[in-house]
Amino acid sequence: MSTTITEWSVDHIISKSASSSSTPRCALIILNTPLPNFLLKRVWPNCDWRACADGGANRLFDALTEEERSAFIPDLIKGDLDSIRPDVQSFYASQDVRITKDPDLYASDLMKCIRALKEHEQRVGNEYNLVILGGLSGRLDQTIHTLSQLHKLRHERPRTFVVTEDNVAWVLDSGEHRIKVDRTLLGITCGLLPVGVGSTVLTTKGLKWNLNETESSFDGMVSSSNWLDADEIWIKTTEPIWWSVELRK
Ligand SMILES: Nc1ncnc2c1ncn2[C@@H]1O[C@H](COP(=O)(O)OP(=O)(O)OP(=O)(O)O)[C@@H](O)[C@H]1O
Ligand SMILES: Cc1ncc(C[n+]2csc(CCO)c2C)c(N)n1
Repeated sequence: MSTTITEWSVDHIISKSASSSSTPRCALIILNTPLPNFLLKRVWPNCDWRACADGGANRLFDALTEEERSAFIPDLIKGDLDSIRPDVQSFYASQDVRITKDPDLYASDLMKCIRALKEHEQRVGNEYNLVILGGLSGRLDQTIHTLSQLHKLRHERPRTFVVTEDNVAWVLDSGEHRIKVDRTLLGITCGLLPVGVGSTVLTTKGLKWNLNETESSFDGMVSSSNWLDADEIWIKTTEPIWWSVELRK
């Protein structure tokens, strides 16, 4: 019986050059966490649909100069709208951006934007890779919420990535994975993080500190500050884990 290996690359998300017609297209959700100009400019052109989760609109606005701003207009701003600044809201309203207030007190602004993406995909009959900009730093409750969202999306929307100033990270579901590494885009440091599971058994190739049927858990070993040691990394995990790689600036 042949095993299924899930293939991964992040070139289509953060590449510096124009993407070809064969690369998967992305949808973008900008969260209310630090957003450097360089990162926005790397990710934005790779996306066909872009949303700001409430105060994420402030981050988009502030990341750009006045001259740049009108070239980076999102498709949607959605959330409870308690964080977007009035000047930012009126600028994007003047650019005809759809601004949707959703006061649901049982869903985060991130969840509201993910729902909106699903509705958009149903309308256009397309499925995108999802790139979430931010959400891994700042408030611990929000950060853990981001980790939980991707963990729960692993079957329905497995190609969901979180990109921050320092990392690109995503969930590897139980099974085998091959990750193509472009060292011009990524730094050397990586982590295999047993978040949201009791424990997992890991085997790896291509890392400085490889694992061989090694148990990993919060209560035991966590492979942080590991190093990429090849252009292709192979990981086998018995449970879903978070995989993170340092982003080269
Ligand atoms: N400090 C933070 N750390 C990590 N993620 C954050 C942080 N602040 C906001 N986010 C993310 O950005 C989204 C939009 O945040 P915003 O500040 O506009 O709203 P919020 O009222 O704090 O969040 P929510 O309404 O979702 O609880 C949040 O849903 C969350 O995913
Ligand atoms: C058990 C439980 N804990 C927290 C909240 C609060 N909450 C979760 S998402 C959200 C919206 C924030 O914009 C709010 C207020 C809840 N409803 N249920």
